[in-house]
Amino acid sequence: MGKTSASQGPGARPDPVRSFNRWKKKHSHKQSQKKQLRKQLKKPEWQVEREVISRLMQNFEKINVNEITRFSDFPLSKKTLKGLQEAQYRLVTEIQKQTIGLALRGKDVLGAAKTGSGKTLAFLVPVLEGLYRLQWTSADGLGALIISPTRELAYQTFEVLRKVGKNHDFSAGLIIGGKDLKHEAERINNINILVCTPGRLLQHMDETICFHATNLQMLVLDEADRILDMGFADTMNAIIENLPKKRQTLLFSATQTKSVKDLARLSLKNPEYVWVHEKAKYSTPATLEQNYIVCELQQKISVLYSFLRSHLKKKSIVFFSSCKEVQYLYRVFCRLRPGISILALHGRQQQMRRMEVYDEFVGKRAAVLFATDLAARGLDFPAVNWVLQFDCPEDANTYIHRAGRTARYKEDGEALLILLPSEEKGMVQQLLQKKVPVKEIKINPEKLTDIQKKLESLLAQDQDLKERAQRGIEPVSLAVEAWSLNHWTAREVLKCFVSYIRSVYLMKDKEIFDVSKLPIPEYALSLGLAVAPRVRFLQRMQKQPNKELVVSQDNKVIEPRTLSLTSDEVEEFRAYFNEKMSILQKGGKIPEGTEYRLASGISDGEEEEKECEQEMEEKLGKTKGSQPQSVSSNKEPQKNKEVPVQFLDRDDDDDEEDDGLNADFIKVKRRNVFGLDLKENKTLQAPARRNKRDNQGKAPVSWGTCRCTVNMFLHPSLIFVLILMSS
Ligand SMILES: Nc1ncnc2c1ncn2[C@@H]1O[C@H](COP(=O)(O)OP(=O)(O)OP(=O)(O)O)[C@@H](O)[C@H]1O
Repeated sequence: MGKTSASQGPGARPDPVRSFNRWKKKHSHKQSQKKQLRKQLKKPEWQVEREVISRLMQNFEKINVNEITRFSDFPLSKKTLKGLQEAQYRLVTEIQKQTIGLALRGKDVLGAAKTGSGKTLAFLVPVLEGLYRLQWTSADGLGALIISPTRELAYQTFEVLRKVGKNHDFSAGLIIGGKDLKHEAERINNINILVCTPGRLLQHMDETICFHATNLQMLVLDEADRILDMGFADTMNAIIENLPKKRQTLLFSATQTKSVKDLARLSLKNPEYVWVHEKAKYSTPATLEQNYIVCELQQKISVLYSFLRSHLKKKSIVFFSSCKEVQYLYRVFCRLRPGISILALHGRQQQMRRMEVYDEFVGKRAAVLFATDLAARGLDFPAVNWVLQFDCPEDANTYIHRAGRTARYKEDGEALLILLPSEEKGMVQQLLQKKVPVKEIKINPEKLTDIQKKLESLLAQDQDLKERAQRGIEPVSLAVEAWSLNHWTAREVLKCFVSYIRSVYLMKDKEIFDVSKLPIPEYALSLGLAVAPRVRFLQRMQKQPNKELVVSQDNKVIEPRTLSLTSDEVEEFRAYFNEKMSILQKGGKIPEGTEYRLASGISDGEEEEKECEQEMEEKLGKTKGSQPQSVSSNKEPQKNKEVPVQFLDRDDDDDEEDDGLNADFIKVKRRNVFGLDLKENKTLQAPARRNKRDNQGKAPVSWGTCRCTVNMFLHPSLIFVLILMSS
């Protein structure tokens, strides 16, 4: 029978015929593999890639969300997977798991998830894959547009894109304002993925002739609620109108507000709604411990000082309601030396300074960042232990965003909210309604250091230094410093004082924020002022209690224009200061007893009030963003620039504002793409922007039709070019 010797026993010899057949089969398989490989190698790169892409695309429909735990479970390109792995991203978060698959299939997506849950990658991965799938090249122009509300957030998104997309051949750019427009305009045309803020983007759409978005494939609106909150509804209308209708849109937000729903309804087509934490018990991360304390306004600075003293090894962010508070308290705390590095981030800094501060804070192990709400949304500062809300946020959503700067991506974090007795009931109620679990804790009086005396003595030291200089005990250079310092202190403390009161006054929710309940004289003393300055707008308000506040399109309170302010005292002080400065600079002596009495002479300066007004509009954002022409008219000439401050870093005094405010250039089209209520801007209609360039006689180049040709000639050396427009 045909039994081989091999099957007959262990010692039997193998059947040579069978072995040969097996070898032959293996050999021919190898040969065919080699042949296929040789064939593959002969194919141009783009064709091989196209085959890979079509294999990946076949798997899109098979994506089963329940089986996804890692990025590699998605049918993603090797380039993206490599980028993710190199950046240490392996496991997916819930929002990534639920949205990436939908976005890969080309759906419009509205994604909402808690802060710190990884929304950035949830849109960056589909953006990279979307363009990869189309074999996009630099010659194809702008393929994806990512719009962020603030420069900081755009910068951060750009950095993540750089990391994750570094193996792709696309060019990416960051356009965020605060930079030379011409410099950006020269490069903008070569960008495939553009990360930008709305104001600057619209400016380029208006002014940069070679810039067009006719070939755009994907639009991403990150922090959509914030974009609208900042008054960019008009700007967004104009931008969207200039984008092709046939595109994929992804919209992400940490909070679900009515305006986000409006935006989604009108800018997305048959979107898939992904709200991963909709059914969650709490709307903040489970790893976030949240408490609040109630204390009097005049105690707050001491509470802050004591907090910092007891968290010297931690990384904390302290949120204030205005730039002026940040500026003054930052400088004061630097001089108080609590024993930890202090940094300040606010909208009045120059853009480069803001980026430096951001990088510096990211790089520090222990530090405290004094910030306005500029830093509240979307910014990802790694390893922040504490978020302290020094001033009550305007609403629960702002609270959630601020607190969300800690406890990010599975890390622990703590949030502490300081409330005034008058704010407690309303705010706590709002937070609980929004499913934010806050508990009250009490201040340990033994651990509370009263800083008021220290603050007073600090200011008195300045006064002393000034007087010594006047008597000629100190050299003139020191005298100049003393005058500068004294002048600075006078101005800054006043601005801080007025701007805080104004911030409370402008808050929409009058059940929480009642300016008439503020202990104003005590607050003034706590800031180091000897007496409380008069606050004229309050006095006027008291005289006209029934005067109605104007409510903007987004239901925010705007102070009526009639409340413009004057101050003889500030003018008097300025004249006095300038006169003394010129005497000192000429080497002369100042007669004794002529010094300006800071505390007694100060009132609510017009200049300070106007600057504060400007600042508050930054906070309200929308008034400026949506009323571009009023921005330029509101801008006060910076009188303080005349003051020869010699040793203070004037960087922080720059009136550089956030993109949302720097909007005097914005020319807005009226068509209301989002259908949002824009009634109040009717008078501000700008001449219609040129529509899609071709109306201007400049024919848009349609790369779409010649993509194949482009790919045919695509040389491998045409590799990844990243243009950091800001550097
Ligand atoms: N899959 C992942 N694996 C590891 N870390 C991740 C992953 N996804 C995101 N992260 C990290 O989690 C942090 C938060 O991510 P991201 O900034 O995208 O959150 P977010 O949801 O946009 O937050 P916010 O609403 O506050 O803007 C970042 O530090 C990011 O690097």
